[in-house]
Amino acid sequence: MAETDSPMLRLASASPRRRELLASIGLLAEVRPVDVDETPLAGESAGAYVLRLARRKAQVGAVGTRLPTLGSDTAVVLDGRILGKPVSRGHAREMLEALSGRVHEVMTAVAVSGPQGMLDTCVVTRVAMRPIESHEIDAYWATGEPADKAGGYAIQGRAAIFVERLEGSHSAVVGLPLFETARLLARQGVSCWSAGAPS
Ligand SMILES: Cc1cn([C@H]2C[C@H](O)[C@@H](COP(=O)(O)OP(=O)(O)OP(=O)(O)O)O2)c(=O)[nH]c1=O
Repeated sequence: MAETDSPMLRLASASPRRRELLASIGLLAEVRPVDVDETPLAGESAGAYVLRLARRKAQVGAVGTRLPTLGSDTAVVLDGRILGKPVSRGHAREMLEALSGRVHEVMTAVAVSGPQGMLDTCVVTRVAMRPIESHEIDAYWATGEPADKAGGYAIQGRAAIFVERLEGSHSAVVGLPLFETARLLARQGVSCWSAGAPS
């Protein structure tokens, strides 16, 4: 196998968006999803929650490899409340009705375990949505997009037409803040400019 085909990091995530975002900045990842308990702790803030999960995913995912390992977690937060992923059509409707015409926050934490230990960061993005019509919520559900997405929407898909303004990181809303991720990875010896594995 050519050196350029060697993974540069391990990605402890089942999210195809995260793998694609890393690939978009030249980072080839070995994908190893992990299963961690995503129940929030009593009284835990949304920021503390996503950071804890990102660290946990990186820690569990790093077992058995010398590659730096990245874990991440994204939460959609409205009035301090985490919305999670919709479990049904009705749940997705409730979420989009709540987000309609409002500003909410998307919190994405990234943690990278590697030679420098565990490094992490949390990026908060403010997203303003225009009012969403009831028939649009039905039509949107029918696209299949909301099902596996925090908050029941995908900004990289059809929900882009609901997003009036965004302050922060677009890539963080999709699943990985690329600016901050590249910085964390560089500190762990993974460069976006080197085609092969880190030395
Ligand atoms: C708000 C929003 C979320 N999402 C996605 C990003 C994440 O994949 C998902 C949030 O769930 P996460 O629990 O962060 O990630 P995941 O379950 O998909 O993958 P893993 O835990 O294995 O890393 O929602 C979008 O794709 N677009 C959006 O606009």
